[in-house]
Amino acid sequence: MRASAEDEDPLAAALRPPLDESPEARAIRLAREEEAARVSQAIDEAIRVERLANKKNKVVRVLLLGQSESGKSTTLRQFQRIYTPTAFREERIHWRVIIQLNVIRSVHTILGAVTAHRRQTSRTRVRTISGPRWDSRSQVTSVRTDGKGKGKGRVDLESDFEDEDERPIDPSARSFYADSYSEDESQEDAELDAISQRLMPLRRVEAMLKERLVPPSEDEPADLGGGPLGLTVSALGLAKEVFVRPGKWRAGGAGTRPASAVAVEAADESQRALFECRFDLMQLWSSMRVREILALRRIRPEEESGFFLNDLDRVTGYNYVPTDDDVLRARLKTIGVSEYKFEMEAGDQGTQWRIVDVGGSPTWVPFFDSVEAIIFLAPISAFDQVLSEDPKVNRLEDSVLLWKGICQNKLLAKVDLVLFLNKCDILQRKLDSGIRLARYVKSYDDRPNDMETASKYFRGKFSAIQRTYSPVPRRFYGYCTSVTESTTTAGILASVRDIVLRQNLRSLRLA
Ligand SMILES: Nc1nc2c(ncn2[C@@H]2O[C@H](COP(=O)(O)OP(=O)(O)OP(=O)(O)O)[C@@H](O)[C@H]2O)c(=O)[nH]1
Ligand SMILES: [Mg+2]
Repeated sequence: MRASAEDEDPLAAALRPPLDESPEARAIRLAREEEAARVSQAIDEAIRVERLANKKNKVVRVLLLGQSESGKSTTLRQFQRIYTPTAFREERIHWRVIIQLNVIRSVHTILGAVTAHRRQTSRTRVRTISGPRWDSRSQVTSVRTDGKGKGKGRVDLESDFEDEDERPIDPSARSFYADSYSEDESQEDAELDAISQRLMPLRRVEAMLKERLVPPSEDEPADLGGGPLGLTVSALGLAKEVFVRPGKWRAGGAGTRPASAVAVEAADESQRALFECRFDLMQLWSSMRVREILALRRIRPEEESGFFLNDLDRVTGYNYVPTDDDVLRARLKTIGVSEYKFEMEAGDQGTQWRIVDVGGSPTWVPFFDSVEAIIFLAPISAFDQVLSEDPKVNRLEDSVLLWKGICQNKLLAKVDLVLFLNKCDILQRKLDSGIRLARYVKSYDDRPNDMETASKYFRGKFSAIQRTYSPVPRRFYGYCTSVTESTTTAGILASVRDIVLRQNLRSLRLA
């Protein structure tokens, strides 16, 4: 049946061969049609290849999880150092202000301990201490970078110190700290008073940095309600406050952006103040009296995050520019969600990587359905420490519980788990210094108190939890890491990259 004129496809009508077609004309037409079919096939193939490439262009998302201070942001910085080295290097200067605050924080720890110690001993000695007092309650540098308000990030400073007065004195340290107050000690105390007095300008520097880094109107909590993933990541809004969070410094694809002029100015002013105080800072940290008091009170500033007192000569230098290592060692608490996007330069071209650092935030649930892998960081060196947010909870215990929760989460059942047993360098130092693991981890029993046995033990424990609690068997990879160390971490991150790419490929095949 013939279609009516209205129904007929005008193109079909135009393409229909003429009724009086000659054999030559027919041959030419067929040759043309053959060529057209060949071209069409080639186009189809090109589209297929492009589609595949687009699939390959898929975003690969890796989630960093772990308790506060486990090393998530440091791992993120390592990714940046490796995959966007030029930007990382250019941004180092912006870390100076954070390192300055880290130094001042260590000074707080020390002078706070000295003050508290005197207060405690003076109760029995009835002796008045003159000189300025540094409050033992200081603040940890933490930066809010959720980009709320007028598009600015913000610094959130919170108390992070326990009351030094409440610290029990270590009886074993008494042997080298005389019970009676000697002439020498009185002289040393007078010197400490003088140093403390001369360091008072740092208080002003600290106040100034805080004032300039935390606009008064921007201290409300992050709004985690909006955004395509249900989160306000606000990369663009954060770009103005680039000095506080590296992941956002290149936000908006504009490459490296300078820190806000105010922050740079503040950093310069505080660097001058640190430079002027450098001699006193060095004296404070090298004072035997200070070391004795710290030992007596079981305070080890060198094991705290963001410790730079062994590098005072360098970091208080007038023209100090942080090194890669300094940036990795600096402590900057994360609040809110930070996402670092990059494309790998070599090997896997085209894949968009997103490393998501969720800080202490429990808002990572929206990432569940689109995560290729989770890197979980458990700082195993923290076996003898408690959480700063809850001093009743042992840090290691907290990590184990968090790990168990991740393993048994049904939404995460198919996600590959990569475990970083982190801060192995600190664990090594602790074990070498004679701290016995079995004293804190009863099940460790009488195993040798060495690194090899300890790391094997922890690996076994975490691996067993994974096997027991995972809803379905899954791939699990465990590494002993010290993410502040660049060389070893580069190798480990290369392995993680391969794991993630393999997983990505598998999911593409299944798609
Ligand atoms: N020595 C040593 N220090 C580490 C290691 N990993 C991290 N750190 C330091 O520990 C501190 C805390 O690390 P972050 O990366 O800020 O921890 P986080 O998990 O991001 O913490 P939040 O932002 O509070 O969630 C930083 O000063 C790091 O330099 C490690 O393996 N060894
Ligand atoms: Mg962090």
